[in-house]
Amino acid sequence: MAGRLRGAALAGCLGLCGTALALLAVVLLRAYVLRPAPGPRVWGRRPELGFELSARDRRELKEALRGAIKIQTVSFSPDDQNTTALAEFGNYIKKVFPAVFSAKFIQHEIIGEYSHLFTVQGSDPQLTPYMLLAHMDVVPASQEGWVAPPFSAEERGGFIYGRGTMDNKNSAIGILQALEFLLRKDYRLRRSFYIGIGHDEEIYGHKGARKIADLLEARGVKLSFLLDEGSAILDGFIKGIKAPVAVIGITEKGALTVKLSVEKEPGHSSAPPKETSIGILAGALSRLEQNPMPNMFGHGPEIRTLEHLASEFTFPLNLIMTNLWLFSPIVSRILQQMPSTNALIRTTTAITMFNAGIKTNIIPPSAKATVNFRIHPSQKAEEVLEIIKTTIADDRVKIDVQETFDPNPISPWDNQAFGVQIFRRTLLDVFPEVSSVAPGICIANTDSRHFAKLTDAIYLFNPLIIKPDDFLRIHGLNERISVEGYEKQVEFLYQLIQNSDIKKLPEPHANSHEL
Ligand SMILES: CC/C=C\C/C=C\C/C=C\C/C=C\C/C=C\C/C=C\CCC(=O)O
Ligand SMILES: N[C@@H](Cc1ccccc1)C(=O)O
Ligand SMILES: [Zn+2]
Ligand SMILES: [Zn+2]
Repeated sequence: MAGRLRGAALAGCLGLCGTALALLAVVLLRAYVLRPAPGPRVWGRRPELGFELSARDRRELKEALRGAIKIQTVSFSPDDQNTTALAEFGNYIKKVFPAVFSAKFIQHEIIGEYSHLFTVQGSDPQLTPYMLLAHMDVVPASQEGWVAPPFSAEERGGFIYGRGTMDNKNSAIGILQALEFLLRKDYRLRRSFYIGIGHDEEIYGHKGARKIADLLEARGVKLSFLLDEGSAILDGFIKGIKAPVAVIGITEKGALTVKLSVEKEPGHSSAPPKETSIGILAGALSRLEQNPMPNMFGHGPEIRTLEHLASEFTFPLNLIMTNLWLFSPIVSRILQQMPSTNALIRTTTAITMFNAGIKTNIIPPSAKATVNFRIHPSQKAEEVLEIIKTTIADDRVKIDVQETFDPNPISPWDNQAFGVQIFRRTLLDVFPEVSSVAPGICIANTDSRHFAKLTDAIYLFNPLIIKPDDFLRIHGLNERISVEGYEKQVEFLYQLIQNSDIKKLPEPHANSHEL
């Protein structure tokens, strides 16, 4: 009996070991024999004009950004903006970029009172134009907690501090600066392009970007690609990757902002009801926080990001990333741990506003809160709203949708994707230390979604090296950009404009360089 048992145990063990060995063999085979094909190749041509800055250029470039940071273009709420500052910004760019404003082949239009549209006419009308997008408005900043006041643009230790240094005056001013430099060197543009600078991106962009998009659509414009803010060259976000990697957003999350409110009869606090409006609302909010939206890892482009970066990981993480079919449960658990990576794999829930109460001895007549959800690419707003209702499960809580839209479609990412190849080429020129270029998700929202009818090739990327610490500064305290980082951003844009002037992408076999 015992012998038979032992025999069965042995057989079972052998079976298990066999399965484990087989799995291991598959993992190794996939990792080392069936490695994912290397990324597409890029061509070898260099831009015509190099980016050499004189001491004077350097000073000018820095001061142009600093001056823009000092203009307090704050968007407080959908109907509250600092319009004086928005107008001042318009005058300011006219003053600092004289070549852009005087070139005969550049048309400048003011849209929605404060936004800017530049149409830069290239010499070859056969080439499909592209678009560079940015915004000039910023979110409010507290006066406390900054090492230098948020609109001082003070320079400290090689950094310029201020609201908008990363989000997004660096792009708005950087694009114009790159063009200004090119014009001064008499660079003759071949491919036409548009520059859009929105004035209300932080409050959904209905008056700025939306109107620019409508106008271009009415003119029958189609774009070969559009580049906006939204992702960056990431350094230290992912454990196990040493080198900085360029993650280019190929979609952005959807958004759903809801206002929750509870109304109750006011009265004397000496004889309170069992629950007040505040207690009821707090309970609902707590349920939302305690029950995060489902983990959708594997259902959106986040998996492609990891697969692209697989070879960047150190052993044994490289094995894990090339075999997500097996290891995705572990990886998704790891990604959940950090807020910025958690945001890649699920619809996020952020309670952002809470208002209630009148006086210490009055039962509060109403309590209100705002909850901001960012929707994972695999979900729809409607689906998220249903989950919210079942999680709150309390009819006394009124739910009003303030603003909502579904995630953007996924932009192309292949050898024929013109924009992607231009970004690769330009990254290779300007950031040789960047070892990989991968598609990813923009976890926040941008003005670019308004342009979906003009192109299916929308990319979200800031040519800026960002560390996790920098990410916290965006909408937070001590937002800053290094002077060197900003110079590199302008250099990237300067080369991007030149690289885009290529007629069409070279055939894959004719390439000389690989990234
Ligand atoms: C597997 C990939 C790993 C990690 C990626 C994780 C998180 C991404 C983190 C940071 C993204 C980097 C830069 C963000 C830059 C700007 C903010 C983007 C949009 C802002 C929209 C706005 O508020 O105006
Ligand atoms: N771009 C801003 C403002 C915004 C919020 C939500 C939707 C659209 C725009 C953000 O992502 O926070
Ligand atoms: Zn922004
Ligand atoms: Zn922002």
